[in-house]
Amino acid sequence: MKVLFLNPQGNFDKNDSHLTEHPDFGGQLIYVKEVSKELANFNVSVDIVTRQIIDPDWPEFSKKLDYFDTNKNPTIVRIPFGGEKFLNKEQLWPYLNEYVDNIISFYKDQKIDFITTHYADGGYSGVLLKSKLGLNFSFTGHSLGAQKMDKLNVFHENFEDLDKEYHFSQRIMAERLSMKYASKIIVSTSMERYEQYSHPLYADVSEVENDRKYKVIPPGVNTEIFNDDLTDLDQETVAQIEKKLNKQQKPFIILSSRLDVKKNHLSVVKAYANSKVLQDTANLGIFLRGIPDPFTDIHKLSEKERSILSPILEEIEKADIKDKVYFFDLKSQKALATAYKFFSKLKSVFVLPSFYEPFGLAPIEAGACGLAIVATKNGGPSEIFSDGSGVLIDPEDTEDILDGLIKGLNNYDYYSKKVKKRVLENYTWKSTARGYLEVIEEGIKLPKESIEKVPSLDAKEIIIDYLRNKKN
Ligand SMILES: O=c1ccn([C@@H]2O[C@H](COP(=O)(O)OP(=O)(O)O[C@H]3O[C@H](CO)[C@@H](O)[C@H](O)[C@H]3O)[C@@H](O)[C@H]2O)c(=O)[nH]1
Ligand SMILES: O=P(O)(O)OC[C@H]1O[C@](O)(CO)[C@@H](O)[C@@H]1O
Repeated sequence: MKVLFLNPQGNFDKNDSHLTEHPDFGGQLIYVKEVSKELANFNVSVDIVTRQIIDPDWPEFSKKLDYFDTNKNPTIVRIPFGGEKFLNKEQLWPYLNEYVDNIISFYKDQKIDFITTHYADGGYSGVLLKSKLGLNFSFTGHSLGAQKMDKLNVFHENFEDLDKEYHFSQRIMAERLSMKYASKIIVSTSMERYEQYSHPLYADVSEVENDRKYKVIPPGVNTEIFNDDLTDLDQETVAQIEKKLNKQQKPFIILSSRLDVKKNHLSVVKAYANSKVLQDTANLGIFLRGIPDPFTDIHKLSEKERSILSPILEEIEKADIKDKVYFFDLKSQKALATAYKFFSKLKSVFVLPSFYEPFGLAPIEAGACGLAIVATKNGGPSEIFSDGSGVLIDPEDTEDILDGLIKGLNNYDYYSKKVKKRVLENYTWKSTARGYLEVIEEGIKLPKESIEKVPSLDAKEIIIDYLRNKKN
């Protein structure tokens, strides 16, 4: 059985190169890699179909065929489209027709049984393939544009400007078409289905009440990497941390996300900077892959990443807490897990203060390593920690963030034990792959259906109408 995973953005290689160093390299890539690898263990032939990049700044992604390991299944298939240079995900929209045409020619002599699609750009590519070949596909959103747009405070007055940067009109139309034409919509939690897909910008196409349309498949944690085995540590990382800490034994508050507005790092830095109690109780640890010393490296960053990092650095300098805030550059998930375990020995807390988090792989990974978890109540964490195994906070309320962090630190043993049990019982990539296998086996049996004409990628009218009503 041949199954394609369409993931035009970001890219894949055996070293997870650039992971979290760029906004397009995050949890979705881990998710697609781990599910594909587990599906391959069920003897499914999986191709992750992404983009060929021939660019000296991105040397890892030029080979047309690549692999994670010697099993050579999954195969990473890199299709040329949109020229050779690296492009941010927001710049890919005009080239997805070329992506799909080149997929069709690449697979002309191969039988494709089913297609899974990821994020709006993958979903739209699935719609185009269905219109040309009649193939059924599943859609996994990973993150939907409407929630991101709402949290960025987009109004109809500033929509045109923000649309130039975020391309919401193309992204939201792509999401709408993906929901309409997918044979299955895969969500990570049931709240994602009922809360995210029932958004006014999707409600007329997402059929939220149709049980046949949706399947809840929780993501997993790679427990070979993320576990509480304190003998399985990356020694280079331990040395890096010990050198910086210089025998410090205080607990830590850990922030580790991509530098993205929605991750809302600043809210925690502000809460910490304004609380003597927190500063006396714990240090603050910020993990920024590829940025060893932010105060000196900031000028090397993109304008968008600089705009996120500089207010954080200003807050630290203004509060004169440079001696309490530590930055770590962790080059792999193995190094990340070692850091989590090191700080769990100091009875530390992991915090995810996102304005909106569709699911959140980072908190369940950190929980598997024994950290107590404090996470946004907006999105997936509200379901993941609905059993009380983590502390849920309002990411826009500094007092609530402060109380949540104190609660996590003061009850470390209780939360650390409870979250490990919660994660290991509910979140494994093997069970995620089993869920995908059920979707694939059901999808293969469905009749082929063609789509007459795929509408153009433009939801501007619908969005401006929504924004006007939202304001009234
Ligand atoms: O220093 C770091 C920090 C993070 N990570 C990894 O980066 C990933 C982050 O994933 P996640 O916490 O899920 O956040 P996003 O990158 O924003 O992922 C998007 O896609 C995910 C998969 O669908 C969803 O869980 C998220 O909600 C969605 O925003 C994790 O696997 C981490 O292990 C690193 O490797 N190094
Ligand atoms: O922040 P956005 O634009 O909603 O997208 C989430 C991004 O995070 C990722 O995990 C990066 O891999 C992808 O889902 C996506 O590029």
